[in-house]
Amino acid sequence: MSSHADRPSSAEAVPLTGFFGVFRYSRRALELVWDTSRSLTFGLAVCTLVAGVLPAVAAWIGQLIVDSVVAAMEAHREMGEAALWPVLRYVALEALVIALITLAQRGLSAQQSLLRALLGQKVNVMILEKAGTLSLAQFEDSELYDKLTRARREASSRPLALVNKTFSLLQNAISLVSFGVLLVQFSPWALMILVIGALPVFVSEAKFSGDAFRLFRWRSPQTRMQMYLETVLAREDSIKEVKLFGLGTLFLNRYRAIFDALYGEDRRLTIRRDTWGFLLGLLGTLAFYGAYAWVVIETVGGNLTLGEMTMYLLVFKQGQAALSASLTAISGMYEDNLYLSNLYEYLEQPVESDSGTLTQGAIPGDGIRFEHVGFTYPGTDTPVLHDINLHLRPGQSLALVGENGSGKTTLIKLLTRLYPPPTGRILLDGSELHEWDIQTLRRRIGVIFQDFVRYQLQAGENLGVGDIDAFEDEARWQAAARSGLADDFISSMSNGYRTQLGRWFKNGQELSGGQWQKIALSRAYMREGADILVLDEPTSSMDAAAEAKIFARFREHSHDKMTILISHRFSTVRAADQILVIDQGRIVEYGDHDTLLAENGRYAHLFRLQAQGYQ
Ligand SMILES: Nc1ncnc2c1ncn2[C@@H]1O[C@H](COP(=O)(O)OP(=O)(O)OP(=O)(O)O)[C@@H](O)[C@H]1O
Repeated sequence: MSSHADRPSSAEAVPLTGFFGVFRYSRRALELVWDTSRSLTFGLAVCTLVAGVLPAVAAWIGQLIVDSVVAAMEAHREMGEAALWPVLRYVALEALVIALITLAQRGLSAQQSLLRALLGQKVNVMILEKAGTLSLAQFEDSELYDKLTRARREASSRPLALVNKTFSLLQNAISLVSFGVLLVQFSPWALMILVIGALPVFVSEAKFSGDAFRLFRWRSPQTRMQMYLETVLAREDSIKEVKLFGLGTLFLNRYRAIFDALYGEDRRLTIRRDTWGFLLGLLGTLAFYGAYAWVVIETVGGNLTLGEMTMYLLVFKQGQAALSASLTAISGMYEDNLYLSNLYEYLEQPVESDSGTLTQGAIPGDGIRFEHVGFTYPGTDTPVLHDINLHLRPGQSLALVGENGSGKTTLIKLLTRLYPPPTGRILLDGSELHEWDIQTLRRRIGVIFQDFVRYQLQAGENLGVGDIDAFEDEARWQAAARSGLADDFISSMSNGYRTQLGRWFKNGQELSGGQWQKIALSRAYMREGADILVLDEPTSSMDAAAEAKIFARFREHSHDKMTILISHRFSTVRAADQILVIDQGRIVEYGDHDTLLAENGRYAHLFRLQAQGYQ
């Protein structure tokens, strides 16, 4: 649970103060909608205007109807007959106006639903395109990741909801102004009373909306934890452990506790908000009915016609309705604002530009060099690599050995430029990594990480992702699968390379851990152009026979390449040209197998320990 220290000071975190804060993102939402479809936005605006102005026009025609009826009745009394057309034309006109209002409302809802689909797609694409430009460090930043997930979840509904509410507010404001125009003819004072009466409830609604906005933002970590618990409790990949360890009740209780805490705050805010809303709203209603009584008195006194009274009656009733619709719009807007603030913070996240242009190094054939490389993960204080120096030439193999958490994978992440340049220098063919054109660099590296991805795609496509130029190339799939020892089991599946893998989709075939690893290994072999092969524990789930075969293949395949291998199995490590023993981010031993054994240090100790285990 978050402490008070996490609570952002309202001024700096959310400059959403005062009445206009509610409109903070309306302009941006409108721009977004405008960019999505100009014609639909324009149509929306026209319909809003029409639906806003016409009710006042209808009220005014109502007055004309009543007055002309009264006049016609008098004429009828005096002359025994009266022309009907002067009255009926107003009735026809009002029917027309009402038809137009209905048309405008239909137009609004039709255009809104079209825009919703277009906008959802547009925002989702924007979010995903941005995701492609983020660095790994940014993905690992929990706040940013949270923004990304929240942005995606409500991409299709929020921006349009905000625009709709802004428009609805506008429409009601137009109605209110046009009612005001009618009312001011009765008395400017009456209008003033109404405005003053309605103001407090608007201000309080805006204030509480702002409070709710801040509350929602501040407690985002708890909401995130709640979502995480939902995922753990209801996803196939975690349900095994949840069941076997009996975690269901524990997690569900935590889930409930978070809800209870959040609900308490919600409840306090809702009660305060609605109590004030009611009391101040009462003030507005009193003002309305005060003015209404005044109109009645004036009519009885003969200062207003019956038609005028009817019109004012309608104006008061509809004015009241427009007012409460505006309040509803305002109070719903804070959530939409919350969403959009999140979306824009995510979209405006600065990204590092990949400015490198080299497609060839200064010393071609020099290989990989690490010079005094140190590294600390962003957002942490403890360095995980210190003063790493190494040189790997084409045709050589390097094995990294070390305890869990010693920094082996981190070293690979630096080599593949997943993190920005650390202290020291990493060079490929004599040029620093950041000088290289990123595409060229990535094409030269074939890597499988421990946590490789199990794509819920066809078996062949799972290999094809290793080289997008050959994504659909069946012959290449097969060649890669043969090198990675995946060919046999893929061919034996019902649809061969076209078999859907994983359990997410219909007829998906789940694989064993070792089979998945063979798929990942074959994926690395897809990258034919790569001359740097990096395998991070590629065989940890494989049986001993498969492992031996894999490495025999690997040696055949890699004679002119640079290969880097991370493994806890010394049987595979011992064949490497160079072995690097890392301990707590430092290189403690460096040499080939025989040299290191002769040194009788940590490597020799670990090697013997494992050898004993196998006896
Ligand atoms: N994304 C990250 N952010 C912060 N710290 C990290 C991150 N990834 C790893 N670390 C820390 O960096 C250290 C080195 O991790 P690394 O994954 O490089 O170890 P490793 O040697 O590959 O371990 P293993 O043998 O278990 O795979 C560990 O202490 C780990 O806690």
